Amino acid sequence: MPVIQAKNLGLHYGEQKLFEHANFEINAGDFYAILGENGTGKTSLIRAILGQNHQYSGGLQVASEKVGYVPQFRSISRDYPLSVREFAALGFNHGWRWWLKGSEKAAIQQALEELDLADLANHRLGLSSGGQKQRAFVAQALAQQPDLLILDESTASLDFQHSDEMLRRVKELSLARKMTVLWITHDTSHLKDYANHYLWLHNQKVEAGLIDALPAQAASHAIEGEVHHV
Ligand SMILES: Nc1ncnc2c1ncn2[C@@H]1O[C@H](COP(=O)(O)OP(=O)(O)OP(=O)(O)O)[C@@H](O)[C@H]1O
Repeated sequence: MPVIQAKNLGLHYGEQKLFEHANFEINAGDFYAILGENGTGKTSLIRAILGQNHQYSGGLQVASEKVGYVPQFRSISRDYPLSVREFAALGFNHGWRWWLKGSEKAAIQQALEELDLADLANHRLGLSSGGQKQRAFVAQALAQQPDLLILDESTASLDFQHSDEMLRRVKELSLARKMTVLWITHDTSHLKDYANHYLWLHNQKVEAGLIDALPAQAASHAIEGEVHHV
């Protein structure tokens, strides 16, 4: 059974149609790059997959036990009081239990190490760099050991080395644990090193395919999108 299945999916806000007649199946362990110019509906599609956006038509089925979602970068002010480790632990919010189990502490430590944040674990997140903050968001999601990880432009402010390390680690986890990955990105320069499939939003359509068959136009569109972000 696919993790995500879209059948004749359409997304619209009132009169504004983002796309229609989208059909795709995403299977466990697939690593998808989600491409498209600004405003084509990538985040809106992700929000529909997360159950946060019901303004769609057609069928959308999601069979995931635990989703790790790293939203588009949100600012964290200098006076934000939590340490990097405390921030990475925020997903373990059980309401009635405020302490962490040994297995949860171990998962947090592992995620911090995977994102090269172990040395910064006790630093205040508010005083960390933009790239370190961004990696802390991914560590928080990975600490939950999700079966579906969604990265919304999570590599946008990282230097190549940290972006590459993060994506390679995510890919390893994807292969080892059959974790499915949806990675929204405008940087198409190294797509094939990580992703094996793509979804390309353009002309009010969603095109799906193998990354090796990515149309050149999809890569150039994505790069144009990046220009708007700078
Ligand atoms: N809740 C909403 N209500 C109405 N319109 C919305 C809503 N959310 C997004 N939109 C509009 O839908 C369009 C698609 O937005 P969305 O954020 O999904 O695009 P995107 O492909 O993720 O863009 P970007 O690459 O800039 O992040 C935009 O025109 C946006 O203004």
